[in-house]
Amino acid sequence: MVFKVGLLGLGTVGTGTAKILLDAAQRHPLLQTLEIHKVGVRSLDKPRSVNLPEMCLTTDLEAIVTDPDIDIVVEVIGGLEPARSLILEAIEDGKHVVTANKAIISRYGNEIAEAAKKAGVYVLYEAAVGGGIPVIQPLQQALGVNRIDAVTGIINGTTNYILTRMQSEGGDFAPILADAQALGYAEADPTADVDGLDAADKIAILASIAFGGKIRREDVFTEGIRNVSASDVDYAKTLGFVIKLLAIAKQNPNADTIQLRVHPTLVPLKHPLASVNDVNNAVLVEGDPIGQVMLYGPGAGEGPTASAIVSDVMAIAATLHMESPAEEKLPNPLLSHAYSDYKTISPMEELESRFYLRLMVKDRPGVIGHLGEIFGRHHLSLESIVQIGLQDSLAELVIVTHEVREGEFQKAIAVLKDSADVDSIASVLRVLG
Ligand SMILES: NC(=O)C1=CN([C@@H]2O[C@H](COP(=O)(O)OP(=O)(O)OC[C@H]3O[C@@H](n4cnc5c(N)ncnc54)[C@H](OP(=O)(O)O)[C@@H]3O)[C@@H](O)[C@H]2O)C=CC1
Ligand SMILES: N[C@@H](CC=O)C(=O)O
Ligand code: NA
Repeated sequence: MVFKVGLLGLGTVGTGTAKILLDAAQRHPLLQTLEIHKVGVRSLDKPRSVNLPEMCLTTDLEAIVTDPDIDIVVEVIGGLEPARSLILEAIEDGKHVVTANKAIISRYGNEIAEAAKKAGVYVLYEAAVGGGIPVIQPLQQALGVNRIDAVTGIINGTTNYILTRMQSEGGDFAPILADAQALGYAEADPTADVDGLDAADKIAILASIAFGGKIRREDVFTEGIRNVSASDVDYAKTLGFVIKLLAIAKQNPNADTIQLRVHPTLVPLKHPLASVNDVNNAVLVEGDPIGQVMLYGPGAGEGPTASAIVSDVMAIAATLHMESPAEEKLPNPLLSHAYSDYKTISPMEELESRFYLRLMVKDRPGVIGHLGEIFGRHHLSLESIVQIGLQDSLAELVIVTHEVREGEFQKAIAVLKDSADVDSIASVLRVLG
């Protein structure tokens, strides 16, 4: 069974989406059931970094959303029109839709949901919030059993990238914004990022799911980062804070109202959101009974956003797969799995890692030299060696090695244990990285 995808847009996100769909090997088997049928663009002459059959490309987007061969339409052209009309036409034509368009979902999400319900199709938008981080689906499903108290997020990659670089380099935001645009993070009009409008779109979407009600987009209090200067970043640092553009949706205690706001905020350095840097996003969900859960990862860019798009396409393919005519009722392929082959696991002794080693050695001349010889014989080079203290007639040594094969390291340890210079090996731990 093959399900056909009509892709509207082949910019940053569209290109990433096409790359995944054209290279299905070693991904979820459902991806092998998906085929790009048509791709809609504005210009046929633009050089593209993905190889598509020439016949695929068209400037006639209407023809894609009404093409009877297409099962799923992916909208990644951005902006309000013609994107909204194309989505509604695709729905009316009985097609499932996947979109990354938070500007549309936050403003017209209810209209679109009603049309989708009427037509019996799905409209999914995981890529619209948090880029590649699964946020929408966890909030709707895995976290849906909780009563949500608050959703606090860093949900604009461009501004987080700008603020992080202002913090580390001490510069102003204009030239850094140009880099964010070149990296494909910013909106077509980056005002949406800098002035907090994009984050406001996203928190409106999250609040609607978390608190189970419609949100009027204009109700989100919105302040961007335009007035955050290099001095503010410096003073905040001196006071033990980092400045982040936070989007907050919060249940007011003992009231049937919520807070909904986006603004630059001084975040204490020890807060989990303080270490979310560069283009990364994070959404901290607080609920009952789960407590705090933080979803973290890349919030923008070609690959991450495409990952979210294709995950939605795959979820739709799973439902199409179950509906497809078959003698037996098919289980949902996303909820069931069975593998025929075992994976081969590398033997531990072949792995390479760094090691931390604490040992008690005799406090006498020449000991370090003897240990060095043993390490050298086993191709084990040391990153650091520190003598921590002296207990009775024993010296405590702490050693961190460079990368070494586990097998060689274990042989060196066996020799060390038998060495007359070594009293005991107090601990051996592996070092990450
Ligand atoms: N970039 C990112 O990291 C993220 C983006 N998003 C959202 O994804 C969407 C797409 O963003 P992005 O890929 O960055 O945008 P780009 O500007 O890179 O790409 C837009 C694509 O749509 C095509 N297009 C635009 N308008 C039309 C039109 N009227 N008719 C035909 N084709 C059109 C363009 O054609 P052509 O190539 O011929 O110019 C281009 O291929 C937006 O809604 C954005 O908010 C969401 C999460 C992250
Ligand atoms: N411009 C947006 C793109 C992803 O949603 C951002 O910077 O986060
Ligand atoms: Na996401």
